[in-house]
Amino acid sequence: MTVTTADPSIMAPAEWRDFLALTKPKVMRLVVFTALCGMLAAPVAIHPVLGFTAILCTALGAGAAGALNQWYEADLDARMKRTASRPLPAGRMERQAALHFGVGLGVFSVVLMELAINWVAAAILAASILFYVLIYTVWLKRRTPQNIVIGGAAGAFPPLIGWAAATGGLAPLPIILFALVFLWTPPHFWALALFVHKDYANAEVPMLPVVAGEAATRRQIGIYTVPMALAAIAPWPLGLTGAVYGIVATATSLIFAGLAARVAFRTTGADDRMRPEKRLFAYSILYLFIVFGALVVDRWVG
Ligand code: HEM
Ligand SMILES: CC(C)=CCC/C(C)=C/CC/C(C)=C/COP(=O)(O)OP(=O)(O)O
Repeated sequence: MTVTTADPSIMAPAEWRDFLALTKPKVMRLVVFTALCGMLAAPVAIHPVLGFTAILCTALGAGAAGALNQWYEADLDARMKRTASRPLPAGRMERQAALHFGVGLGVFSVVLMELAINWVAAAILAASILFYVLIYTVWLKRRTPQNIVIGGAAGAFPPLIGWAAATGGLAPLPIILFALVFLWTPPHFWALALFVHKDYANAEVPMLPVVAGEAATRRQIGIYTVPMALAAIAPWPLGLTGAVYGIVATATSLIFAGLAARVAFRTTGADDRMRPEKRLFAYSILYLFIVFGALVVDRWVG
């Protein structure tokens, strides 16, 4: 792997901001939120101090995964406009520092989860870190356009982590939440990939729009949205949640389906500003916040 960063011998020490950037804090907010909601939706109330510790471990583990991802793909990040100013490609940090930070944080988060919470939550946390780093980043990302479909499972584990932290086990509801995030990831990512595909093409990453083209990507967004919406709504008819969740999940999923249909059934010209794609991407994030938030509200009012 060729990495273009500044000469480490003339590099100023990385600041805390650079270490924070390694953890991908913006993306990880939603990851941590889904873990928190998985925990609060569980039928067993966890002691607040333990609950806080479990969420902290999840955040640290997710941050570690982000750092190891950036350690491994510094060369790729250097070739994309969106990622070129990250600490490693911009030459503000030595690669070894990122590796030590990522491994240290990852081990610490899993060990603390095992000691303070339980082994089930610790094992799922370890699996999500390893899945994101080894299966997605190292193995699949540069090899197949199905990278995010399979690799996306890593981001679907956090609701299971939250639930397992509270209960010590798993149940049908967190497994449906896993399916929801798993099926949500392709429309979330491919909406963005449609309007940044040049970046991925330049970096030679085989994302779907680069390999299969725009039309196929639009079709796949439409296809994944249907089971995603069904997974979001399913807990209500299955009697796993109440009507508050059911109504919110149905309404927000219908909006998602409407925005996805607009993207799926559209063709674009060279000077297209990709507004529907940008709208779907932005809404995908809001959607998951609302659906998971509704789960907790439903539990409280129910
Ligand atoms: C393999 C799966 C995924 C891929 C490839 C992916 C990719 C991306 C990319 C490229 C961005 C653009 C923002 C950036 O510059 O970092 C982004 C944004 C975002 N993603 Fe994902 N994502 C995935 C899964 C997830 C998951 C599972 C979650 C949370 C449950 C998530 C939450 C977010 C959020 C909250 C943002 C907006 C960040 C901001 O405010 O700038 N993503 N995603
Ligand atoms: C608890 C735990 C370990 C959670 C992990 C959560 C997880 C896997 C989130 C995936 C979200 C993410 C940062 C995708 C970016 O893909 P990318 O790396 O291809 O994006 P980039 O081009 O911005 O680097």
